[in-house]
Amino acid sequence: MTILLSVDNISIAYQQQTVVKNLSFQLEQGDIACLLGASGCGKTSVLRAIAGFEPVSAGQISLQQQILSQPKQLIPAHQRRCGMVFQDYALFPHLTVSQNIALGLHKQSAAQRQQRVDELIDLVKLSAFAKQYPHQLSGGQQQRVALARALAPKPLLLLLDEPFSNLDAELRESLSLEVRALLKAENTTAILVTHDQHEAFAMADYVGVMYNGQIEQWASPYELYHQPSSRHIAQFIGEGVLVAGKRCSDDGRIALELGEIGIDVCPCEAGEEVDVLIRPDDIIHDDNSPIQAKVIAKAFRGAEFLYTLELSSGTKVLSLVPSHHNHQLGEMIGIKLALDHTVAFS
Ligand SMILES: Nc1ncnc2c1ncn2[C@@H]1O[C@H](COP(=O)(O)OP(=O)(O)OP(=O)(O)O)[C@@H](O)[C@H]1O
Repeated sequence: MTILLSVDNISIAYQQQTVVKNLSFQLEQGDIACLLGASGCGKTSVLRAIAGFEPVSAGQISLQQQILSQPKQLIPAHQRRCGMVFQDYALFPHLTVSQNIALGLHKQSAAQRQQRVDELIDLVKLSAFAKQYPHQLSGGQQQRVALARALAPKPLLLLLDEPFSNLDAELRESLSLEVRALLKAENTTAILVTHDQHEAFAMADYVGVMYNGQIEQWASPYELYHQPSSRHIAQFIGEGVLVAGKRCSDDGRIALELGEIGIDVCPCEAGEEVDVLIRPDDIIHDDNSPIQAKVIAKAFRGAEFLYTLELSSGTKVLSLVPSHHNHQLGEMIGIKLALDHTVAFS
């Protein structure tokens, strides 16, 4: 596969203050990537630089081997063949759904335009709303129109800036899955910017976790969750706690209060201390286990309870337990480790 988008060592600065530093990543045709990070880490600045709204102070951005941005050179946004979907949908209130979608198709004949509009309206499942105005649609429907409008001219790259942040959590997750399916159906390459991990995990093939203007880890959602490359990512992605352990003699095992575990690559020598990442799905409830823990908090999640458990040393861990096991606060329950991957930090 050939690289479609190449972002090479870019820096972005506002009034001499560098907010993105030496950031790089590449996308192949059809990849969906997400820049994920806390507010202010620089993700929107990267997206705006790719769209052509912000210059770069170092490095370069190329699309299909054409340089779009480098210091003192900026191909204007409208010449980049990048579609953009914004947080606030940005639909024209006086135009119908069809007219909004047709906006970017002015260079085509009326018949071609109509065919593409019909195709997209169908794809986003809004055929029944073609003649409605944006104010007559729900937030989720409006965002689907915005997406259809951005996809209509077949952009080389689609940029989505927190597209679901005005929607409620449930709709956000279902719409992110829906949008992923739509992008895959059109084989569109896309970059999503969000601070919501559920959204990132539901939509993206690759996630770049940004911190302080840099990408700390670029990986699939599965790898990020199971093989975070730093303590910061381990704590930022998903739930879990770092539990203190000690490397046993030289057999590569680590002793924890919860029992001994194996590890492939250990960041420390025999006898040294390490912190091991324990996710809520790594601890299972087992009445016959000699390891007992006290329930100190519980959160009902429908199918499961997320229990906060205190071990005899006072260390707190989390455990996801099917919700028909309804334990009371203060109750002692048996638990055991069921670790698939061991992630440890020295
Ligand atoms: N136009 C601007 N002028 C000056 N500083 C800016 C400008 N735009 C962004 N910044 C600063 O750059 C840094 C990164 O901002 P950016 O919007 O890229 O972050 P973000 O990760 O997208 O945050 P959020 O999720 O809050 O939108 C922030 O410190 C911000 O204050």
